[in-house]
Amino acid sequence: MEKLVLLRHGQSVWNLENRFTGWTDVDLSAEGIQQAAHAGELLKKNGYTFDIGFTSVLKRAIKTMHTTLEAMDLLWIPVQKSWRLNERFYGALQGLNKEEVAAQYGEEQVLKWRRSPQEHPPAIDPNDSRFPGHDIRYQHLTHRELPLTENLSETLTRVMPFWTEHIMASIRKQQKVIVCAHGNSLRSLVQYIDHLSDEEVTQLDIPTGVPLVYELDDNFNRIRHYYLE
Ligand SMILES: O=C(O)[C@H](O)COP(=O)(O)O
Repeated sequence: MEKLVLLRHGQSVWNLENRFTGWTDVDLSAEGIQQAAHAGELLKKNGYTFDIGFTSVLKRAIKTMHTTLEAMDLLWIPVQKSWRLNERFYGALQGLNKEEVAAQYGEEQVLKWRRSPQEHPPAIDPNDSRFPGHDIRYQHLTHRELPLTENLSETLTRVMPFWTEHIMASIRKQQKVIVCAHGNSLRSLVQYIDHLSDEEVTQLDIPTGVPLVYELDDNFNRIRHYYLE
């Protein structure tokens, strides 16, 4: 039996301001830093240790990983960053206030954009300054890999190669793994590991800064999962 720990980053400043974030590189709030440190203390208290960490290229996840590992005195372990673990790309919604968007388009539409695996948020134009093609950190991505919008299924499609080639590969080598990522990149992964239907994943919400432990069998089937609280 192998254990895998998934951790959504701590509260960000845009979580606090209730704004659609996606690939926008916003920082952690003071509470977010505390959540990350608390996650590390909890993991340590419960006897967890890690050989390797995986995170996104967004500072709220990178800093959560760092703060969590610091609390565990594990800052020395290798941490690999990948754009594939980034938050779902929220298209033209990025930067907008969730309540204001609900007032304009209705609660039901906003709920679909936020939770339905098939619904696309409105796309951005490649000339928009929010298009990742303008950001040096994504310069190695192909035209097809650079999103204009993304639904949850597409998020899963880009997370999957990283899951197979890096996360699963490390677990196979008996390494203890922590993945620090985002609400929706983790929802897509949980949908895959738990074989959730689109209906079931619509109900799924992952809290910030709370370690989610997966116990997996040799075929990466879930034995059980639980939050450490
Ligand atoms: O990108 C965001 O806005 C958040 O990280 C997750 O947002 P959601 O709860 O609207 O999916």
